[in-house]
Amino acid sequence: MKPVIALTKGRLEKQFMEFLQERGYDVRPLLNKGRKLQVETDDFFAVFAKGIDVATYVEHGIADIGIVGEDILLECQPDVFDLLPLPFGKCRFAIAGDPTAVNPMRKQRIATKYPNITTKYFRERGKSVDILKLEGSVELAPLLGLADDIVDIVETGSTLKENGLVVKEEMFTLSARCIANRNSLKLKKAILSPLLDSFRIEEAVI
Ligand SMILES: Nc1ncnc2c1ncn2[C@@H]1O[C@H](COP(=O)(O)OP(=O)(O)OP(=O)(O)O)[C@@H](O)[C@H]1O
Ligand SMILES: O=P(O)(O)OC[C@H]1O[C@H](OP(=O)(O)OP(=O)(O)O)[C@H](O)[C@@H]1O
Repeated sequence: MKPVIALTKGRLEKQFMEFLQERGYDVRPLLNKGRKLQVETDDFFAVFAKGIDVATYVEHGIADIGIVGEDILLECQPDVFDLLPLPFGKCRFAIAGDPTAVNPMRKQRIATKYPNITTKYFRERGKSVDILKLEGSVELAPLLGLADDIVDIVETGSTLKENGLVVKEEMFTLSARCIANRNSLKLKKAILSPLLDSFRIEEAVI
């Protein structure tokens, strides 16, 4: 029996392939998958899904382990075992906005794809803000006057720069994480251990 790994499509996909290759896995079936969403390799079955769905497949035990951004775990709090950080998908959360904007006389409006992370962050600092949930292109919100500032992921800073926005406050850093189904960890230890051992990184990864 082979373990089932749920992989986040998109950004993390390529970086995870490189990570596997560095560890000696034959990733050709994954690289040649075309539009297929399920692929078998010599070592595991892989399924490809959006980050939040990766967490759902792992939570329900359809996948034994998952590769997902820490942002998904923090925002959605799935009932999974958060096993270990991975040395890719590194970025940070920040509050950003228009450097020339003056402080509003009303409550600050924050646009974000991450309302739970944002609520928690401001609540812990005793600050009351209005949060507007967007699904993407969050940088537009302060440019068009929908919000004063945004809470979003920043990696290179290019998106902010090209839209005339700046980081106003660094929040915290994040990376991709390896998650596991709680039962799989107990019941399928023998088949999961070799894979998980090979994912462990001796040196500090973040
Ligand atoms: N600019 C970035 N740099 C590095 N990692 C990022 C960046 N943006 C997102 N990530 C990480 O990669 C994961 C997948 O991001 P990706 O943009 O591929 O999917 P998404 O955020 O679900 O967007 P989409 O809806 O376009 O699929 C995120 O959950 C996050 O952990
Ligand atoms: O600092 P950078 O390297 O520019 O990366 C940051 C951008 O990447 C992500 O957006 P994504 O490309 O996932 O698009 P989205 O706005 O549709 O979420 C994030 O939401 C920022 O917009």
